Amino acid sequence: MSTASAGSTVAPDFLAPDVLAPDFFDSEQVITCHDRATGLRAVIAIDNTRLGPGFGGTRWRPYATPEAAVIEAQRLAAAMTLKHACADLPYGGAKSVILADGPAALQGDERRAALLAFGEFVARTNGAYIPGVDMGTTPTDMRVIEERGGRAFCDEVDPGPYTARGVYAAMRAGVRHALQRDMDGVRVVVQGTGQVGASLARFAAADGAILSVADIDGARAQALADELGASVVDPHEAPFTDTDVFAPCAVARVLTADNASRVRAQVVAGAANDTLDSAEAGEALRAAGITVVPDFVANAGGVIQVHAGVVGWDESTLAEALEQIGGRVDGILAEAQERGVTPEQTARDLAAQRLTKAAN
Ligand SMILES: NC(=O)c1ccc[n+]([C@@H]2O[C@H](COP(=O)([O-])OP(=O)(O)OC[C@H]3O[C@@H](n4cnc5c(N)ncnc54)[C@H](O)[C@@H]3O)[C@@H](O)[C@H]2O)c1
Repeated sequence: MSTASAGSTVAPDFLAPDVLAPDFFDSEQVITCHDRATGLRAVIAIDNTRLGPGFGGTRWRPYATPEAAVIEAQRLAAAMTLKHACADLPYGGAKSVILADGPAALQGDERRAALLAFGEFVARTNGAYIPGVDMGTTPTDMRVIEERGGRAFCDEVDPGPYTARGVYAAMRAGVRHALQRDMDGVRVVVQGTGQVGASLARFAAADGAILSVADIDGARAQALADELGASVVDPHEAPFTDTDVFAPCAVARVLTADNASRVRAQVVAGAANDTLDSAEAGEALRAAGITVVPDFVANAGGVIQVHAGVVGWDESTLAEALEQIGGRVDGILAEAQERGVTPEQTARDLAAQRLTKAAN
């Protein structure tokens, strides 16, 4: 998440609380936070701490209802558990959301006061929850949160570029698997031209891919298109464009059981968390012969970079770990094909094995 986009309008997404609500008790702990002095309302969801402290970004955006915010926090926290387990990282899964009152992000003293209040709630978890950046928050915000004594990650480096490198390794693996080719001449549609989407588009363009880009911020999409010689497509039609690869890099749950039949891409590989609204969506896409790279495997580059900082890896060790995402995707796609199940199911099974092993 770039600082520049912290103040941008956030689009409505596809959250439908009645359909998507997880069991409230799926998470280890869900904390609703209300600071009366600043009006801050936030949710911290700690999904699973079997592998380590719950780490996951803080998303700051408007929600249609408080319930939608709780559901989003729980779903994204569960995805973090899977992400860390698949990437073999010593963290649990967690996530937090701060409920914005309107589309314009708080700035200046008001923003700082809200973040300090949030930092107090983070500190109260006594290390069980470690925030990081996500849509609507920045490394500067993490440093403010830490002033209340809790720990935060991503307080110096924005993980976005590292996430993009990992997603690109995952995309190449998806294309190898489904199309048996490299990226030269492959048509790619990137939905969301923010921090990750723009870097991803640049990587693909540099390897000869033919790019189309989409963003609800039309000027941002156009600027990237001009830079890359790409075309611009409607942000809401992006998932259904006639293309080889669709890369969701914006909001969650853009692919659903209802709209899966409209997807024309042969490969789906992107950064957005929680891209599929349900297992049924994944099954429908598999039945249609579409290779969907699990988002929580593809977008682990950012958390890998965070871990590299914690344990002191040098740049080449980090670069190798980011490239390994591609190898992991190769293995997951091959196994899924052999078993006749979705790649997401295969990756979930891999995560479950690691979690079970950690418990023994
Ligand atoms: N930044 C990371 O390290 C990281 C790590 C893992 C996952 N992700 C996920 O990747 C996605 C992108 O992250 P980012 O850091 O690039 O965020 P960002 O805020 O920098 O960019 C998101 C972009 O998407 C656009 N957008 C919003 N709604 C849209 C819509 N409906 N259609 C098209 N465009 C839309 C925004 O205008 C913005 O340009 C998010 O879902 C995020 O959770 C990011």
